[in-house]
Amino acid sequence: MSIRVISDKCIGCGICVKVCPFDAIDMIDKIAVIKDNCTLCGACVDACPVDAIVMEEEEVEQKINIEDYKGVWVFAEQRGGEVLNVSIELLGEGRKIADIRNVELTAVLLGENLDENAEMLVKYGADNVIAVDNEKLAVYTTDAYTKVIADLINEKKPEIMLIGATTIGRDLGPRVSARVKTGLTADCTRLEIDEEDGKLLQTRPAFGGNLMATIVCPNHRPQMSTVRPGVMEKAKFNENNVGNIEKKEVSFADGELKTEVVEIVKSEKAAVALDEAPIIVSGGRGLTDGKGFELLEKLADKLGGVVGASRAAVDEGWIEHSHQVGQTGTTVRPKLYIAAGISGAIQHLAGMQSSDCIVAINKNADAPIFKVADYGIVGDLYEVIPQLLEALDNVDDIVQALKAVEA
Ligand SMILES: Cc1cc2nc3c(=O)[nH]c(=O)nc-3n(C[C@H](O)[C@H](O)[C@H](O)COP(=O)(O)OP(=O)(O)OC[C@H]3O[C@@H](n4cnc5c(N)ncnc54)[C@H](O)[C@@H]3O)c2cc1C
Repeated sequence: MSIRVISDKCIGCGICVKVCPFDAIDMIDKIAVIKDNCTLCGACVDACPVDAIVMEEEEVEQKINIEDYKGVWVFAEQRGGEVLNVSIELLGEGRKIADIRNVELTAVLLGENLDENAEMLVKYGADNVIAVDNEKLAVYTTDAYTKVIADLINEKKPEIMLIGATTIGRDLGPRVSARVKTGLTADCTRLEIDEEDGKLLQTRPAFGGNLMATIVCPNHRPQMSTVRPGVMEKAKFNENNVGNIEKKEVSFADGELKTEVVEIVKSEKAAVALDEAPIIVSGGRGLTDGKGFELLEKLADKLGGVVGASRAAVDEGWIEHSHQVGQTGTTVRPKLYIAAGISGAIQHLAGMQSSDCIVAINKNADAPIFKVADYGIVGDLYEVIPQLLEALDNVDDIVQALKAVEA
């Protein structure tokens, strides 16, 4: 980008003022001064008799030395004092990346009373934990968390920073990346290290999930990604792991934080924890109306699971969005995923195909869901599910009978 500069050669002759077609130069104390409406047309440069007006390339950004940036950082997100599963998943992925890069893995933990969770992050494989304990960080606010993490990045210069693509992570990640002038790949589902140049290859669905885009951040650091919950494997807990816990003090100037959490009001309806559930029974448009979810709830209750849904069912208004599985819903990997009346569109599969065992119930034998299913039942879900419930009741009866015999 170019800017116009008046050098100290200016003799105050005023020719530039006269030739400027946009009235963009003033004479102040016999020196030419360029105004904001300058269009960089060049008329003044050509007319100046003493070459006092020049075009210069603006130094838009400070060049960084990429070699100064080392280590993999994971933002350890907490809710109500509990570290989220996604942060443990990122520690698992971060460990792999740190080992390939031969660098340390650091968890960044912000909040209040952090000792227990800091210890736990070490047991989950963090070499270092940076624990920033401050009452103003007890509950997430965008401005406080952005400032603290951006300041830490500027001070310690990590090479890679991973954040869970949760509601908070999706708010925090872009702000931090803008503050530290780097890029961010949002909503990644795969991370790898380029064998040739060591860059982070950040892969995410693009164009409505129809292709996977792999994105790199070649000239800026850290390389930042938000990562979908449920897609990476959790780090293993090891009681014998040791690491360094650094307690960091921060303070905020009066008026520096523009938001304050006055009260937290919990939703009356318990939110469904899809990403934590071991068993999910999901329904789609094939239910034909919202009442069908009552049947799915019975099955989910019987199995000790929760109810999920396709986007079509959510769009129909049959169930809340918090139940949606898929690209624009939650990514899940339960032990058992039952898909009833769901066709298996790519955007739905993106959110559930890593489940340990998939059972599909669909009356169309050619439905794409059967391609990913471990067990497929071709039939009307309103006939199949009652039979399943009956069979499970029979199993219960048998278990009870066996217990009675044993007693
Ligand atoms: C950018 C983008 C993001 C998206 N994100 C998501 C997402 O996060 N999650 C998601 O799910 N979708 C998402 N979608 C929508 C997705 O493309 C599909 O439209 C949607 O998943 C279809 O839902 P469905 O399978 O319930 O409905 P349908 O595709 O209409 O399938 C209904 C199925 O039910 C079967 N059926 C009908 N009656 C019965 C019966 N009585 N018994 C048994 N089977 C029966 C039919 O054979 C059919 O296979 C997204 C789309 C876009 C473009």
